[in-house]
Amino acid sequence: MIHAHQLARTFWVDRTPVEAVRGIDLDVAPGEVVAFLGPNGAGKSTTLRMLTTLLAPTGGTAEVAGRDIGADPVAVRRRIGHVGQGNGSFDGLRVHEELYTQARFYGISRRSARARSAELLDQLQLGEQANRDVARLSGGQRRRLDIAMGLVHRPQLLFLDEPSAGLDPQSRSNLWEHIARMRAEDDTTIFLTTHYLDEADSVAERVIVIDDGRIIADGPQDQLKAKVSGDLVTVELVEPADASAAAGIAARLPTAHAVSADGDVVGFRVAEGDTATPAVVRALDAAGIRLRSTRVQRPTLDDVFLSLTGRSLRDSEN
Ligand SMILES: Nc1ncnc2c1ncn2[C@@H]1O[C@H](COP(=O)(O)OP(=O)(O)OP(=O)(O)O)[C@@H](O)[C@H]1O
Repeated sequence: MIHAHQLARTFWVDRTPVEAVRGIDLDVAPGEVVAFLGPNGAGKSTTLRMLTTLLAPTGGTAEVAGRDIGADPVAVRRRIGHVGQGNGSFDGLRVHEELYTQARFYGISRRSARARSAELLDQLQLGEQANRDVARLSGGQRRRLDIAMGLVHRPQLLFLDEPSAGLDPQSRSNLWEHIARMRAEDDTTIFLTTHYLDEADSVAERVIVIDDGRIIADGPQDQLKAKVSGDLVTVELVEPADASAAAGIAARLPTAHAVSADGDVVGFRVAEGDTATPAVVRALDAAGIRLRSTRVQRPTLDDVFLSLTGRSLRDSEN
């Protein structure tokens, strides 16, 4: 559905090149839900703008929904839906009029446009708001309308740029329920960006991480977590004085890394925390080191990012 080869974009600012995207390769299969993640300024929007034909690349090629973005941008646009960060709306229109106008804009007949609008209003639970002025919608309702606008022409591929930005947790979770349902029904391919890593983790089947214009990780999140980061095991000791000896024992476990000792707590990362923990408990016991508790935490996407770059994706957002 998306095939990009060495896609690149350089901006020139005061005669200085800004390499926003530095030759990325991307392959997204039909029906996949992919979260595209990275810190501020990593190149996410620039990539999205190129793939949706809003911005010309300065290098490389891409085929999106079966058409070349450079040679056939109009065909690409007809086949994709794009929900940007702040979608414009036609002032003074009611909700159903806005959807109908969008459908007509795509060349859909009057009758089909009416039917499609009604169907989407129903699917996105906006039926009660159909006659409301768009300006009077809540944030969550507005975002659902944006999604409906992106889906009006039944695109095979939907680009969602920060779909849940600015929404409260309840509206966010509603929004994702809607997206999941629509996806299950229509098998739409979804390529989304989000700053909420927990959201990316639960919604997507695969994550692609971009940093400084380059793709630094790409795969199903479980695979990335196991490969890149590993489980975090923390062991609480009875005697803080044993911490450095305990850390030394932990460091000898196969695959153990990122070993730390802080007061009476020793932490380390390991490929399989559940099997490593009994081994470390036995070894500590044999060394006469007494424990208070052990804990295994699965890695988060942020841990993956931290392992890859040495920075937290969360920190970079602040
Ligand atoms: N029109 C432009 N002119 C000059 N530089 C630009 C332009 N657009 C983007 N850039 C630069 O390109 C880099 C990538 O920006 P981009 O907006 O793609 O990042 P992003 O990952 O989407 O960030 P954010 O999460 O903040 O939206 C940044 O250094 C940005 O300053």
